[in-house]
Amino acid sequence: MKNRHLLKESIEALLEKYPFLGAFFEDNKLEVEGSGHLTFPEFLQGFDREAVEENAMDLESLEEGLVTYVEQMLSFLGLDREEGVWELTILAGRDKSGNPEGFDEITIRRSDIVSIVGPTGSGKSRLLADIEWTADGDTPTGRRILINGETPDKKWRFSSGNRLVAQLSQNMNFVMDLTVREFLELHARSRMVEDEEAIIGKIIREANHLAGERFDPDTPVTSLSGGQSRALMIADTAILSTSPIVLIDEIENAGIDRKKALALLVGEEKIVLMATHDPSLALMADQRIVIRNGGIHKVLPTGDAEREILAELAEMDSYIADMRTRLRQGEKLSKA
Ligand SMILES: Nc1ncnc2c1ncn2[C@@H]1O[C@H](COP(=O)(O)OP(=O)(O)OP(=O)(O)O)[C@@H](O)[C@H]1O
Repeated sequence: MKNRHLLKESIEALLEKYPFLGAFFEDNKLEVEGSGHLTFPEFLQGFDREAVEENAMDLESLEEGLVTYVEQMLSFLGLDREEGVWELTILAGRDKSGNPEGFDEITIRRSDIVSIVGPTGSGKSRLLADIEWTADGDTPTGRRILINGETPDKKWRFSSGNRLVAQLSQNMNFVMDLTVREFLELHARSRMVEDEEAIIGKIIREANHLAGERFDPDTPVTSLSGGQSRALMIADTAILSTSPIVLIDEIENAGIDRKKALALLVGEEKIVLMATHDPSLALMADQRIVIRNGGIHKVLPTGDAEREILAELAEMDSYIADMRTRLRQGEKLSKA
């Protein structure tokens, strides 16, 4: 199922994009009203076992059914032309000592989040660079990158407008003397989007949703705080960039809600890879690539036990964030 990513989107978002899904829910007697915020699998999990048995529901085939339904409808409506990039594959190369890497191939699909962990200097950024360059055995690691299962066209390496990869780096320094609105207008125009106003409004709304302190469209970009400019770049990349792959070299914790940032990118169906030293961020991914001595040592899925730890880490993070705010406001700290 190439459009498996549909199962990670909220029902609300699906209905907005594919209004014809209303008929699918009706035909299957699924009352989705009031459950728009859930993904389809989450919605199905809400049924108790009795109801499932009574109505002879096959939950797994319903999930597949939804994906197939969307695919067939899009094809029927002639809307399935170029779906672009739906998966990225990494083929093994060698580590710094020349030994083969500990895997054969890794495939990452749209709306998947993969984190990259490993000691300093182990080769995390090198892996991101291999992907950006669509390595073809021609980088120090000897890795190869496939797009949709094939060796990609070299045009991706040099095209400036329609890039395969968007990079989000730690330092977003704006040098232009523009307001947020003017900056986004420039970008929207270069992309020739149809409803510029609506898109710009959406980006600012989403960015404010991610940033701790709000800013408005008339704020000069040069006076945005670090957190605000990161939030703006993430929202801009998610909503306006056509790049299907987003590479992140660590999202700093200060001033931005990283969980929401990842949810925004995933909701826009990006393939997200991020190198990180932060345990919370590493565990927010669906799977993580462990790098050792320049090679991919193993690939681990984030299991249920780890998700429980993630919840604990989130509590600790919010404790730290709270202390940070209070320190910033000049308070003297005391234990609760
Ligand atoms: N498989 C490899 N073969 C040869 N050289 C490699 C390999 N992997 C990484 N390197 C080189 O090792 C150096 C360190 O790698 P890199 O900068 O990617 O580390 P990092 O994990 O991102 O470090 P940090 O956590 O400090 O950001 C780079 O010069 C990189 O090109």
